[in-house]
Formats: sequence, C-alpha cells, structure tokens
Amino acid sequence: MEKIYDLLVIGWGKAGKTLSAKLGAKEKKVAIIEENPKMYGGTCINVGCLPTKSLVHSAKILSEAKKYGIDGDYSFKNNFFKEAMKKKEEMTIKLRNKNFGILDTNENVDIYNGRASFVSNNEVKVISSDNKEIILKADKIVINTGSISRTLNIDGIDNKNIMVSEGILELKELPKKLLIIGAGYIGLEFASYFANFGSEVSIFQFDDSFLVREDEDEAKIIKEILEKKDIKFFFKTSVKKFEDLGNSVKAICVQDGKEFIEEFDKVLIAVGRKPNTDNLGLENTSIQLGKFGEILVDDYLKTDAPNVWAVGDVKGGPQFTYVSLDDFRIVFPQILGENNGRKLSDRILIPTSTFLDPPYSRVGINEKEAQRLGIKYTKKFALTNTIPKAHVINEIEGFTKILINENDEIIGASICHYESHEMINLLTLAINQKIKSKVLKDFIYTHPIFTESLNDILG
Ligand SMILES: Cc1cc2nc3c(=O)[nH]c(=O)nc-3n(C[C@H](O)[C@H](O)[C@H](O)COP(=O)(O)OP(=O)(O)OC[C@H]3O[C@@H](n4cnc5c(N)ncnc54)[C@H](O)[C@@H]3O)c2cc1C
Ligand SMILES: NC(=O)c1ccc[n+]([C@@H]2O[C@H](COP(=O)([O-])OP(=O)(O)OC[C@H]3O[C@@H](n4cnc5c(N)ncnc54)[C@H](O)[C@@H]3O)[C@@H](O)[C@H]2O)c1
Repeated sequence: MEKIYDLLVIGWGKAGKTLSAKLGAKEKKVAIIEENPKMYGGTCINVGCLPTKSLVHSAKILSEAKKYGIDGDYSFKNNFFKEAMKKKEEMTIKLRNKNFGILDTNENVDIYNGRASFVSNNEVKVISSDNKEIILKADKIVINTGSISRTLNIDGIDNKNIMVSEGILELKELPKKLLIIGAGYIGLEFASYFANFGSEVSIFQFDDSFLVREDEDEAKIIKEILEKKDIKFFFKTSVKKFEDLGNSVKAICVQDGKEFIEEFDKVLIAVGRKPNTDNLGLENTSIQLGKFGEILVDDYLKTDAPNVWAVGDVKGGPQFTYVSLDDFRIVFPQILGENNGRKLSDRILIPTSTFLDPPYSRVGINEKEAQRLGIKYTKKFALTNTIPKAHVINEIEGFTKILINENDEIIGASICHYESHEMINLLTLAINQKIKSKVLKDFIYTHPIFTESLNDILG
C-alpha cells in the first residue's frame, strides 16, 4: 500500500508535532510517524523535561518538609517517593493523551504508529508493531527522531539495576544507594532530586572536569551546594566491572589508578545523548551525517536531500525542547513555500536552566568566554543571601552574576537561586533587546521577589 502527503514528519518531537498541527490547520495533508505509542508527545513530555521536573518538585517538597521537622525513616521516604512517581505518571499520561488528541482530531493529519525508514529521498517505509508495512510518499519530509542515551562498554553493564534516564524514571522503590556515572545536565539533575528524596548519591566523573563550560567560581559554589545535600563526587573515577547481586550491583571502581569496591542499589548512566538515526535508512538517501552522528543541515535546517529537513536533537547542537520549537519556526515558512524567514544563524541567545535545587540558569557569555573573546566587561556579583525574599522562604543558597559591556549593555548572566529559571528569561530579553543595565537597575519591581535584587546587584 502507498499513500501521498504534502508533508511527512518522522518522530513526534516538539518541532514535528507543532509543524503537523499548524500545517494541518492550513489544509495541508500531513502524516506523522511515531514508533512508540508511549512516546506520543516526544521525549520532553514522556521521559524528559516534564517527568523529571515533576519529580524535582516532589522531592523539593520532601526536603522543605524536613525544614519543618517532618522527616522519617527509609519507609517514610520510600512511600513519599512512590506517591511522587504516581503523580509523575498521572501527569505524563494526561499530557500524552492531550498531545495525541491535538493531532488525532486534526482531520488533515494522519498518525502512523510504526518505525519509519527511508526508501528514497521522498519515500518512507513504516513498519508497524504487528509487522504491517506501508509506503508513504511526500514532496517534503521532516526528520524529528530526537536523541538516545549513550551508554558505556563496561563488563556487567547489562544488569537490571543499571539504567539510563528512561529506566530510572520507572523505578518502583527509592534507591537507598544510587550511583550516577556522568556529572552533566542529566546526572546533576537526577543527583539533586534523588538526594532530596533521601537517597545516598555518588557521582563518578571519569576525568577531573566539572561543569567545564561554566566559570570556575560558579562551578565551585554549585558543587558545594550539592555536597551539602551529601552528594559525593568522585573525580577521575570509573567503573571497571559490575557484578550482579540480585537487588543491587557490586561496582569494581578505579579512582586515579587505585581500585575500590562499592555496592549500589541502582546505577544511572548519564554520559550524554547521541542523535537518533539508527535504522533510519539514510543510506537510501542523499542525507549526510556529521562526525557526532548528527544529520548535517544548512542554515535553514535543510539536509543534503533538497526536500528533507532535520529538526530537534537529531541535527546535533544544543539539546533542548525550546530549541526544537525554534527549529519549527525556521522550517514552517519553507514548507508553506514562503520566502525563507528565520534561520539558524539568527539564533544567537539560548538561555539554559539546570533544575538543581536551587536551579542554575545561564544566558549570554560568561567570564571565561568574555576573556577568550577579548571582550571587556564589568562584573556584578551578589550572593543569594543578600536578597530579602530568599530569607522569607529560607532559600538563601546561590548567587547572581551579571556581565555588562562598555555600552552599559548586559552581555551575560548566571544565576543560581530558587527563581533563577524564571528570572533568566528577563535577562535574556534584556540582552536580546540591548536594554541598558541602568534601566533594569532603576526599574520598579514588585516586592518581595527575587528579581527585585536587580535594583541592588546592578547598582
Ligand atoms: C532526562 C531528560 C531531561 C531533560 N530535561 C530538559 C529540560 O528540562 N528542558 C529542556 O528544554 N530539555 C530537556 N531535555 C532535552 C529535551 O527533552 C530534548 O531536547 C527534546 O525533547 C528534543 O526533542 P526532539 O524534538 O528532538 O524529539 P523527541 O521529543 O526526542 O522526539 C523524537 C521522537 O521520535 C520517535 N522516533 C525515533 N525514531 C523513529 C523512527 N525511526 N520512526 C518513528 N518514530 C521514531 C521517538 O520515539 C520520539 O518520540 C531533557 C532530556 C532528558 C533525556
Ligand atoms: N534542564 C535541562 O534543560 C536539561 C536537563 C537534562 C538534560 N538536558 C539535555 O540533555 C542533554 C544530555 O544530558 P547528559 O547529562 O546526558 O549529557 P552531558 O553532555 O551534559 O553530560 C555528560 C557527562 O558525562 C561525562 N562523560 C562523558 N563520557 C563519559 C564516560 N565515558 N565515562 C564517564 N563519564 C563520561 C561527561 O564528561 C559529562 O560530564 C544535555 O546536553 C541537555 O541538552 C537538558
């Protein structure tokens, strides 16, 4: 069987689902192909941003309760964890169904559940779970297959207690002892919330680097904050071998050449994510891959096949949901045949928030980059304990650092405090619109909030 569409979208990622909905609304015939019915809505909703942030929030409640003397033994914490997992699951199912419904009720969009692979530049084969095959044809195709967790080649790693982020989001019991391999975004977010739930967390980093892209003073404060939660960092440390102990694993570890043995209930491998092009049949197309396995695209996200675009994590570069959404903005006018509008090189500022407790957020350039680029700057720095609201809610950890150039324009900001993930967007707007730092300094903010600290910090 064969069907013809205006657009085929492979993978239900952020950009692809938005394209499908908007093009369907414009009477274009769209097919979206998703291999896993539990992934309608994509990574973010099902196994990424939202479930993790639900757990970050629940774990924070437990650690807050501790400040009011409400605490308990492992059984108390485990029951709380199970409730949190239930709430996370309910939220995920609700959002997945909502996402499915948005496209399912769009009469111009057909949803295919199956694995897609290219037969040629404009033909895609879909094989469903019951092994039925269909060929879909379209003039235009968008690849939005996301990324997958990298893993490690360690003896014994194929153990039920060792998992990547998807697996750890399905745990039934709170691990008493958790090992996280990799001190990156995922490793640190999981470490922070599991420590808040009451797990004993160890992080192994194979070299001596920690948040290498960040300024050293910032990385130092963040590490200290995490250590106060009893998270133990092991640098220059890796695992040589895992041994199965039934409900736990024995890890034969090597730190700086010396061996030691530790037992963990669960192990999370968080050593990065790679573009998901496995079995996509790209060899049947003119699409080319880069050295990290990413689909190569031009400034308009077009691949080496003139009718195929790649969006989201699969094209390499920063892996964030809002970047995938911005990819939609670049591709949408092209699919409609309108003049090329937004392009990759227009995307200069990408703010980030790592949802630690407290969250760490960044935008623009930091001191390291400014020095490397020879950009002159003035630094404004304040600890969070100088902000009245921080004392009101007893959240006094962290800092704010803002860099200002010779024209009094903000060029970078790093914030680590309770509201950093909200506040960073105001600073992103200020940088984007070249708002003078004096304007933010003399601005009337409501009170008491974290953002009003700009009155003092920029003084
Ligand atoms: C644990 C974790 C936490 C994260 N937290 C955040 C966060 O807080 N904020 C943030 O902005 N980003 C976060 N991210 C990153 C973010 O989730 C991703 O950048 C984003 O979801 C990328 O989406 P995408 O559009 O590339 O595609 P995805 O959402 O990954 O969708 C790709 C889809 O394609 C499907 N697919 C793959 N191959 C095929 C095929 N051959 N045929 C059919 N279907 C296929 C997959 O099943 C999947 O549903 C997190 C990621 C993880 C793993
Ligand atoms: N809040 C957010 O926006 C958020 C949250 C989670 C994830 N994400 C996205 O997901 C992406 C992937 O996250 P991640 O943490 O898996 O990747 P990452 O690249 O951020 O971190 C990987 C870590 O593993 C280490 N590592 C690499 N190879 C290793 C090896 N062989 N042995 C031991 N350690 C090794 C790296 O040095 C690094 O510390 C992030 O880059 C980010 O874009 C975003």
